[in-house]
Amino acid sequence: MSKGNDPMASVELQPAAQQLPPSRRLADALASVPRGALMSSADCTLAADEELLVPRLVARIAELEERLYASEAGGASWAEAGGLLDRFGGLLRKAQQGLDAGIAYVVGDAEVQQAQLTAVTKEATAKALLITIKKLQGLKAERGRLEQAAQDLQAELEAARAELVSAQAVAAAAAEAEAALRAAGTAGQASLAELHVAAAADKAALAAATQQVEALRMEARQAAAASEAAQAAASLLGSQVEALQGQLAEAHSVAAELQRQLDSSSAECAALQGRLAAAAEEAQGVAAEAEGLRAARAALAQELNETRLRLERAQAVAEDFQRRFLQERLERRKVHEQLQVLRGNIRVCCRVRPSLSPGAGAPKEAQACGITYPLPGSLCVHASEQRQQEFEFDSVFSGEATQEEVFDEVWPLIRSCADGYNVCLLAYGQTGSGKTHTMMGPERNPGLSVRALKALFDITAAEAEHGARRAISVSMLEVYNEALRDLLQSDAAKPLDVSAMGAGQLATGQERVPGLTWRPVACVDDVLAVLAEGSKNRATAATSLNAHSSRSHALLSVRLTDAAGQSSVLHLVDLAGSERIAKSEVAGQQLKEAQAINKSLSALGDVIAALQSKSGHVPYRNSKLTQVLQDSLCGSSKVLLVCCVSPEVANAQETLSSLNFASRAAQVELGPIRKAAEPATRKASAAGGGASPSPLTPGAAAAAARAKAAGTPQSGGRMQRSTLRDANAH
Ligand SMILES: Nc1ncnc2c1ncn2[C@@H]1O[C@H](COP(=O)(O)OP(=O)(O)OP(=O)(O)O)[C@@H](O)[C@H]1O
Repeated sequence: MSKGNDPMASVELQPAAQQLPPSRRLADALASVPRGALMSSADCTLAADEELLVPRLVARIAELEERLYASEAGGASWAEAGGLLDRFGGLLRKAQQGLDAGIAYVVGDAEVQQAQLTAVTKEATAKALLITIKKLQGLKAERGRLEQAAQDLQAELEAARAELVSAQAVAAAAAEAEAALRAAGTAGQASLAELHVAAAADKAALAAATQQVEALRMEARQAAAASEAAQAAASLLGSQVEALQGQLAEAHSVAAELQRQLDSSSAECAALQGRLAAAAEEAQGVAAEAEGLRAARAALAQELNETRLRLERAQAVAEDFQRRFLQERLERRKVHEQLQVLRGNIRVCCRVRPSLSPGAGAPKEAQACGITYPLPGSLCVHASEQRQQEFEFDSVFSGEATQEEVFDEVWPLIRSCADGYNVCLLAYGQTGSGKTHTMMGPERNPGLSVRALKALFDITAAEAEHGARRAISVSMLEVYNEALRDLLQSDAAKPLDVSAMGAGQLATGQERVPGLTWRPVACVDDVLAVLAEGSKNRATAATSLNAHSSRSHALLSVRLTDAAGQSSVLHLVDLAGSERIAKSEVAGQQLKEAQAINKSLSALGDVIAALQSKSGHVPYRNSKLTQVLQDSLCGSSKVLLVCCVSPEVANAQETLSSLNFASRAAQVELGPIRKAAEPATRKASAAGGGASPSPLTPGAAAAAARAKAAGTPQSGGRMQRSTLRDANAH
């Protein structure tokens, strides 16, 4: 340990103290050591140890001193004592060293404990601090409350003080008042006596005065009553005056208003007088003008009368021309029809479908193309402003024509079939032009097929009454992709063959289509059932082949067979849509269908062209359709082509194309028609020729049958027209 740090370094024996006993000297030396020197390097525990060690040393030294004194007492000298003291000094040094070591140990230990103590102290201090802070906060709050309470108390105090001051003021005032009262009381008592005396005098005067007052009161009451009466009269007068004043003011305002009106009327009157003068002038001018106009009107009326007369004459001439023209035309048509019959022309009629989308907002292309009907039996297609084409056919039906009207045109041919001729009705036209509607029609408004069969039943029923019995049977056939299918077979997909033999070359009983089902029918219901069966099989086959009805030709054939086995056939043919020939921009199945339709309709066109040019070879074999129909497309058959067209602008080209096809067909001469049972060499007679097996004439029989069927008298215009046509057809 260095001397500077050693607390015991200052413990040095002073020379003066050399005389004192060592224990005393040590005790003094220790006592001279400043207490902070020990405490600076040790805590209270160290001080306690130090205090234990030092007394032990002091006690040891005292023991040694006692032993020294004992040796002195034993005669030992101070020299020995010096020796002893030296030894004691040695011991003391040793003790000093031990003390140093002990102090060093204690100091080290004390430092450790000091550190622990410091940590504990810090923690305790922190805790104490927290507690103190909390307490402080509590105290602060408490102080706040106390301060508030003190303030409240102060305020109360102030209020109390103020009250006190005012109470004091009141008390002072009260005291003053009391004093004044007391003074007044004293003075009052004095004057009271005087007053008593005066009062007595006054009482007497009062009694006299009272009497006078009473008299005065009476007078006053009388005066008041008079005054009240005067006041009432005055107020009445006042109100009367006020009312009169009001009336006067009102009269003043009315007078002012009247004056104003008078002023404005005067101004108006002046203006009217001005206008009247101007109007009078104008009227004079107008009268002059009217005079001029009257004269002009008279001149015009005269001119008009003359013009009217000229017009009437012109109209009469025009009507005469028109009548003669129609007469000429009818004559021409009659001659034409007779010529057709003689030549055996294919008869052609045209039916225009009503516009299906005539809505005002519909695109221009979807609207009607403006087909007009210049004359009976003709139609003009206005394809564009520049392009118009007129066609003439045996008959033309507009979109408004009914199924019945169309059937009227066909009826003579049905009659002919009943009379033993083969008849073929062909519906031609683009898809959607109304072929199926015309041939089959909806159930509630049937087309030619059902009506034709009904008519045949009517005719045969009428004939049966005269003993001529005939059986009717029907077949249904479809030509799809150049294959024939029997639609009255449940296995409709199975193709049929068609005989390649020429017309009239088939042996008796030999069928054109071998194996084709002919279903006997006895009434209209049977027919409807057969048609339903055929349509169902057609739909089934179409579905299985992924085809659509408009992509195939449908043939409904009706055969009438008499008791002798002679038969005539009515073919009702709904051809596939003709526009597919041009619109063949398709692929796969649709291309195949288009090619098949193209082929069969081209073949039909070729057959018609060959017949028209009277070529030696008619190419029936080029398609199944023409092969099946070859017995009808020759001299032994009556053919009617119903050309169906659409009225929309978008279909104008197809419409023109169909009408051109129909025009070519109309020129075909099939040759003089003969009955189905007649040999080809036997020529039919001209119009009206050909013996009928019917006891009635054809026209009369038909008319009778139709009249019976319709339940109408036979004199209807339509009936007569049909009869006439029928007569012409023969
Ligand atoms: N005269 C008509 N009056 C009323 N509707 C008609 C008439 N003609 C045709 N239609 C209607 O026009 C549509 C097309 O007619 P339709 O099916 O008969 O044509 P289509 O020429 O037979 O066609 P596809 O070649 O596809 O068989 C149908 O909805 C039909 O009802």
